[in-house]
Amino acid sequence: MPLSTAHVATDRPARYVKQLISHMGHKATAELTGAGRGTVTFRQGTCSLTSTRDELILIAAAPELDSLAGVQDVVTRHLVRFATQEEIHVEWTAPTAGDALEIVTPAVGDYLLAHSTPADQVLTELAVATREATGRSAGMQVSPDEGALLEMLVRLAGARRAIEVGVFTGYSALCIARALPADGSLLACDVSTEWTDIAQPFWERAGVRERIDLRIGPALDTLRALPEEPAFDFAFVDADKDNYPAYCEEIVPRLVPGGLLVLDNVFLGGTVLDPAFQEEDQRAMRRVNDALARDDRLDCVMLPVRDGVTLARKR
Ligand SMILES: C[S@@+](CC[C@H](N)C(=O)[O-])C[C@H]1O[C@@H](n2cnc3c(N)ncnc32)[C@H](O)[C@@H]1O
Repeated sequence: MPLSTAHVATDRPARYVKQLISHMGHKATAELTGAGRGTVTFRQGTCSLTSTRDELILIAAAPELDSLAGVQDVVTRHLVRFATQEEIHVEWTAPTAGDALEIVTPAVGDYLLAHSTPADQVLTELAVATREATGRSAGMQVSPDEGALLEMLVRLAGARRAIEVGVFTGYSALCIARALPADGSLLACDVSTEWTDIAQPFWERAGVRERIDLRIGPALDTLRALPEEPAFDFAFVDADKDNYPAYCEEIVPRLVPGGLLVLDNVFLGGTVLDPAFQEEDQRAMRRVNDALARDDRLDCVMLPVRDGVTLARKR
């Protein structure tokens, strides 16, 4: 489904969101989805509206290029009409396919890999063993640059107790565990022994086996069985996407103030931006992305790293 965005510089972004939602509610389905955010669903497509400090961000989507142009036109005309006190310019990007979002071009991806600390021997061999043992599923593994980012975040946070939801063959767990102090611990949750068995010899070789407490079973059960008190400094969520909202609900109260929650795949290949995708995974990811951004227990930043990474720090 084609998508197009417009970043409109303005002093009144939140006010325009309210005006557009209230006015368009007469002819379309229009709702406020949070502070300074809303969505309008027309017959020919949708437009999501987000206000930042000095911008109104519009994302239009429609099944065809013609209908996309119709959505852009109606939103632009109304916005310009509401802007009686300032001159605003609405410039839409060329349409792109929402389900094939390429955030980083391959050349840039190669360049940034070449200029980040490379994966060491153990991680490299773990990646090879994962490809050999799991075939196409190996794509679930975090990339070397994301692994290096996790390791750096754990060190920067000075984390001692960490949780991981979604271990697979243990690459990200290894990155997290080795950034913990010698007496630190990583509670690692997964449902599969077939995949986590591959991890064990590599954790052993990296000298972090003792720090990792692997729990096999649905991660929600494992999390809910933990005392509901702030005890963890770091959490990484990279498992079944439909459970992301529930994972965050369980993890946030268990983070200490200053603790960091990291979520992987928050773009779901670009499909979260495209209202044509309405599977449970996409709906859950949109819910969690919206909820974290307006959760007043957290400071939140979404990064265009690989498939999208959100960092949420507990206040
Ligand atoms: C994307 S992979 C994790 C990749 C891993 N972080 C890495 O870097 O290699 C997702 C993992 O989540 C696990 N998983 C799926 N549903 C789960 C659930 N309900 N509870 C716990 N783990 C689950 C899968 O078995 C799989 O190993």
